[in-house]
Amino acid sequence: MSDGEEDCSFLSLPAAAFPQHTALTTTDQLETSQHNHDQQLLIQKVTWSCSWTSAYTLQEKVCEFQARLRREEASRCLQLQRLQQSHEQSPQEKTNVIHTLQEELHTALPNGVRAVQRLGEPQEHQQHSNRLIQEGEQLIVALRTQVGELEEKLLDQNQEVERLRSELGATDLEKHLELLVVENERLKQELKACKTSLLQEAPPPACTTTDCPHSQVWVRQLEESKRHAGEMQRQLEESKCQAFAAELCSLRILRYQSRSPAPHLSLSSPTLSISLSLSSLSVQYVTEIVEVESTESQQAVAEAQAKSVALQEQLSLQRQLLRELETQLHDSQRTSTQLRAQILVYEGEMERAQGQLEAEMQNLEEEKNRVIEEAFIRAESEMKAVHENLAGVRMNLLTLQPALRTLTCDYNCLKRQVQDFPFMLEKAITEAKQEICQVIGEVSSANQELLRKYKREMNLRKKCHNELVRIKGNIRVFCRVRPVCRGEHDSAENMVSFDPDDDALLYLSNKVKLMTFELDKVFHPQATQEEVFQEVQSLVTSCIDGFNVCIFAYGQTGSGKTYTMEGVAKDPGINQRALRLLFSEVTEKAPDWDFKITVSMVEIYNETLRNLLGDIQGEKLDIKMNPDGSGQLYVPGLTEFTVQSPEDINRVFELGHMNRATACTNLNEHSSRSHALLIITVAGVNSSTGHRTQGKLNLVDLAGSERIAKSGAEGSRLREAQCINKSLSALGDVINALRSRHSHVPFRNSRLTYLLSDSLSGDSKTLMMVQVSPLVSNMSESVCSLKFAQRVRTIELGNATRRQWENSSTSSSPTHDRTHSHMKSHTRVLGQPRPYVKPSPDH
Ligand SMILES: Nc1ncnc2c1ncn2[C@@H]1O[C@H](COP(=O)(O)OP(=O)(O)OP(=O)(O)O)[C@@H](O)[C@H]1O
Repeated sequence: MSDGEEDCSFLSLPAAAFPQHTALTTTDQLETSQHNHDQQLLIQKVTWSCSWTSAYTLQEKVCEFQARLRREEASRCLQLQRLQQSHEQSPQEKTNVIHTLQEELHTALPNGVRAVQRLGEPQEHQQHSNRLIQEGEQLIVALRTQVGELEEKLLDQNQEVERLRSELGATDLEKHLELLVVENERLKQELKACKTSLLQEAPPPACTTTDCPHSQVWVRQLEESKRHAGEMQRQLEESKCQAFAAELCSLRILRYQSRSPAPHLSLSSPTLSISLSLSSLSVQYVTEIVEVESTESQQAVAEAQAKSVALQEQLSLQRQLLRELETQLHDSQRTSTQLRAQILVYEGEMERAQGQLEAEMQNLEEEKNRVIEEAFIRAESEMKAVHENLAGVRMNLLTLQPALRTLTCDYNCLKRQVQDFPFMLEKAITEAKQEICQVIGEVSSANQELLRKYKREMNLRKKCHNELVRIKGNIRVFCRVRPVCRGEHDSAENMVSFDPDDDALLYLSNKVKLMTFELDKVFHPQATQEEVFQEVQSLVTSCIDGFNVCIFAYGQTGSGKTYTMEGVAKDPGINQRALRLLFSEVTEKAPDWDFKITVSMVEIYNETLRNLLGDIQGEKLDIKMNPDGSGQLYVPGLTEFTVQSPEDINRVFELGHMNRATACTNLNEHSSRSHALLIITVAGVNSSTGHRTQGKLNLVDLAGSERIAKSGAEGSRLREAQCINKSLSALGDVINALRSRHSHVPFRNSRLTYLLSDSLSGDSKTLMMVQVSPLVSNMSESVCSLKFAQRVRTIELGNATRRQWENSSTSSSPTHDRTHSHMKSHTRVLGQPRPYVKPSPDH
C-alpha cells in the first residue's frame, strides 16, 4: 500500500455520500483563497448529510484528490531532479528554475497539508455527526471551533515543515547542487583549457598520469564525490534509523493507548516520529477510541496524527534526497569513469604528440648540424679567399702608397694652379683679345686689299674675256650631231666622225669622198645639254654687260634644233638655262645693280609674226618704225613678261608652249615650219653711280632647212617651204652682206632678219648652232647645213667691245669702259608698245 492510500484509508466513508460534490475535481478549487469558503461549504454539506453513505463518497473523492496531488508533487520533484542534473543550463537559470519549483512546492505543500487536514475534517465531522444527529445544532458550533483550532495547528505544522525542510532537505540539496554545478563548470573550463593548450602547444609537455594536475584534480573530485556519497549514505542510514525509531515510538504509543485510553494523552515531543504504519489502523478502532476519549485526548491524537503526517513527509523527502544522492553518486562515478577514460585518451595523445615532437626535434637537430657544417665549410672557403684578397690588397696598398704620395703632390700642385687659374685666365683672355683685335685689324686691311685686287682682277678677266671673244670673232659657229634615235635603223658610224685631238673638226664621208668641216666647236652625239650650255653661257652673261646676243639653231628637220634650244622637261635646253643663269647673275649683283629681266616670245610662220605670251592666242604682230624719229624699230602689242622669280621662268615657257600648241593643230609639223624666238631683255641701273645698261638675248629655233625639191611639197606646204627658204636665204644674204661689208645689208628681206637686225649688227654677238643628223639618208642636207655654217663663221661683224651704253659720264660700266652706243634703251611695261632698234644701214 502506498503513502497516499495509507493516508486516506482511515477515511473509508461510504460512496455517493455527496452527489452534488462532483464539481470538486480540480486542484484550483482547493486553493488557499477558496479555503474558508470550501470549509463552510463542506460543513454545510456535512450538516445537511445525515447518512454514512455520503461520508464514504466524500472519502473516495478525497483519496482521489490526494493521489492526484502526490502525482503532481512527484512529477515536480522529477522535474526538479532533471533540472538539477542538467549541466547544459547556466547556474543562474538552474537556480531560477529551482526557486520557481520550490515556490510551487511551498505553495503545494500547505495545500496538501490542508487537504490532508480537510480529509481529517470529514472524519471529525463524521465522528461528531453521529452525535450531532442526536444532539442537534450545538455540536455544529463545537465542530466549527475545533475546525478553527485545527486550522491554527495546521499553520503551525506548516511552519514546522518549512523549518525542517530548510534545515534538512532542500537547503543542503541546493547547496550541494550549486557546489556540483560550480565544480562541473570548473571542470569544463579546465578541460577546455587543457584542449586548447594541447592544440596550441603541440607537442604537449611530457607528463605522466600522476604528474598531470588535471588528473589529480579529477582524482580529488572523484574522492570527494565518494566521500560525499558516503556522507549521503550515512545521512540515509540516520534517516532510516530515525524512521525506525519513530515507528517504534508510534507502536509504543499505540500500545499505551490500547492499554490505558486516558483522556489526556501527552504527545509533546517535537522530535517524535510517527511510523507510516499508523495509518494502517482501522477506522473502526479510531471510532471506538474517539467515543471513549475526552476532548483533550482527541485533540492530542489529532496533533500526533498531524505530526505523524509531517514526519511522513519528511521521511519521504529524506528518501527522495537519498535517491537523488544515489543518483548523483552514480553520476559522479560515471563521470569519474568517463574522466579516467578521457585522461587515458589524453595521455595517449600526449604520448603520440611527444613522440612526434621528439622525432621532429631529432630531424631539426640533424638539419641544424648539417646546415652548420655546410656553413662552416663555406665560411672557411670564403675566409680563405678573403685572406688571399687581403694579402693582395696589402700588396697593392704598399705599391699604391708611393703613387698616392705622387698624386697628392700633383693634386696640391694642380690645386695651386686652379687657384691661380682665374687670374691667369683673365690675363690670357685680355692678351688674346688684344691679339685678336690686332689680327682682326690686319685681316680686315688685308681683306680690303684682297677685295680691291679681286675686283681689279675681275675687271681684267672680263676685259680679257671680251678681247678673246673679239679675237674669236662676233659670229661663232658650233655644230651638234644628234644621236641615232630609237627606231632609226640607219647608222651614222660611217658617215660622221670626229677628230679626237681637235673638237672643232667634223668629218663627213660618203662612198666617194671624205669631207672635213672646221667649226668653232663640235659636239658629238653623247654631249649633254649641260656641256652645250657651258660653251654658250659666256655669251649669255655678256647680255648683262649690255651686249646684244643672238643664238639660233639651224639645220634640217629632225636634226635636233628644238631639243638643243628648248630641251625636254627633265633636261631643259639653252632657253631655260640661259634665263635661269641671267636671273641668278642679276640676283648676285643686287643691291649694287638693279636689274630687270623681261621676256617676249614670238613665232614667224609664213612671214607672219605672232605673239605667244599675249592674252589673244595667235595674235598677229607687225614690226614698225618708231614714230619718235629715232629710227628704231618696235613691235606694237608685243607682250613682255617680267621675270622676278624662278617660278616665273617656268610660267613663261608653259604659257608660250601652250599658246603655240593651241594655235596649231599639229604642233610637231607646225614647229618644223615656223621660227620660234625667245627675246630676253636685261636692263640694269647702278644704284650708286646711276649708270644704265641694257642687253638683249635672242634665242631662235629656226624652221627646217630642207630643200623644196627633196621634200616634194605642194600647196600650202609648198608655200610654207618657200617662206622658210626665203627667210633662211635672207639670213644668208644678211650674213653675206655683213661679211662682204656691203653698204647695204638686206635686213628687210624677211621678218626674221628684220626682227634680228639689232642682234646681227656690228657690235652684237652671234652664235649659230648647226644641227646635224647622223643618218646617211640626211647626208646631203647635213653637208648643205655644214657648208652654210662654215660661210657664216668667216663673217666679221665688227668690234664686239662696242656695246649699248647710255650714261655720258666718264665712269665705266660694271665690266667695261664706256664706248659708243648705237642703241637707245627701249624698255617698256608689259603689253605696251615698245620701240624697236633699227640697225644702222652703215653696218
Ligand atoms: N642631242 C640629242 N640627244 C637626244 N635626242 C635628240 C638629240 N637631238 C635631237 N634628239 C631627238 O631627235 C628628234 C628630233 O629632234 P628635234 O625635234 O629637236 O628636231 P628639230 O630639228 O627641231 O625638228 P623640226 O625642224 O621638225 O622642229 C627628237 O625626238 C629629239 O628628242
